[in-house]
Amino acid sequence: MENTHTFEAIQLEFSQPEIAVVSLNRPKKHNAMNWAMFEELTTVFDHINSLRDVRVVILKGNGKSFTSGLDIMDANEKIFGKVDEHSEDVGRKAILYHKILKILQDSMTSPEKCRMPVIAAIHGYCVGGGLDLSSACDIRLASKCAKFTIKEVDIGLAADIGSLQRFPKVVGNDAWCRELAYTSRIFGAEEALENGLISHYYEDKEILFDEALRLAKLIASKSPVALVGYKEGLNFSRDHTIEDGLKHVRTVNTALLQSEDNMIAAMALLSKEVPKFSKL
Ligand SMILES: CC/C=C\C=C\CC(=O)SCCNC(=O)CCNC(=O)[C@H](O)C(C)(C)COP(=O)(O)OP(=O)(O)OC[C@H]1O[C@@H](n2cnc3c(N)ncnc32)[C@H](O)[C@@H]1OP(=O)(O)O
Repeated sequence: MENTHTFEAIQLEFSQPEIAVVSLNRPKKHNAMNWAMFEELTTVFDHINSLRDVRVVILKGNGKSFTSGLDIMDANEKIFGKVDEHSEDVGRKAILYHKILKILQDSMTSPEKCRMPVIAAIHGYCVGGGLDLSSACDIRLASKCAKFTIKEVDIGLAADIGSLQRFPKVVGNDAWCRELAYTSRIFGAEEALENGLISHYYEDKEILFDEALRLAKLIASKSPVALVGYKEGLNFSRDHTIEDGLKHVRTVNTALLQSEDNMIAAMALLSKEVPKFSKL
């Protein structure tokens, strides 16, 4: 792929200017999330948000897995160890934990904050933080071999970087979520599909990545103004009443309905031609 940028734990490529591909890139560790990965996810998504060409993002893992979640060794040193050394005082330690958790939460929120749709392509393990991260994406696709688990209970903590907030809303099956959270039971692609976590699964990782790209190309052919409007509206409506959602879209669309994209899309539809939209 053209234009590859390799950071410490993340790779950013462009399959075409409209499609950014973000890869978690610590394959020897199943892409365990170290401090660098958390920071780079925020930076990379901020960067993507500033690019006028990009209309869709694919988020995937290099190697055998999407991600095995929090890098336990790295966290012992850079999170838990750092807080321990910070002060003897509980209050001061708590304030530092608060700051660190905000950084980690912001990192997991970055696909949701991205103005363009983000497709998570999940293969192999998707553990703990992997569910936080993928739940913040717009669409989740998986390979048949994908193995998911809300793992935090096994490292003695209650999930705190998004699983409890987004995952239940994504799947809308409270009892299933609670069972998974309390037990850390591993579940596969079929169960993920049955419960609405993913929209499709594919035979293997290669087909998964091909299909994610095919879907990304289809989305990238649409009006970027409409895509931004959709994502904004869907995210807002998820967290508000229907009445508030309708009010919000009325306000947003007083502006977006004046976009040239409306006419370009409508004319192309009528003339059966491919619409050409300008960058944002
Ligand atoms: C403040 C809190 C903030 C955030 C909280 C986030 C919550 C979480 O994400 S909780 C989940 C934490 N993750 C785990 O518990 C997963 C631990 N790993 C495993 O269970 C296994 O590695 C596996 C993912 C099931 C894969 O098993 P296998 O196929 O047998 O590979 P391994 O030989 O175990 O792994 C290869 C290599 O990678 C290292 N590794 C994998 N995952 C992690 C990880 N999460 N943290 C640290 N290291 C990891 C593993 O130790 C191996 O290392 P070697 O040096 O090659 O031995």
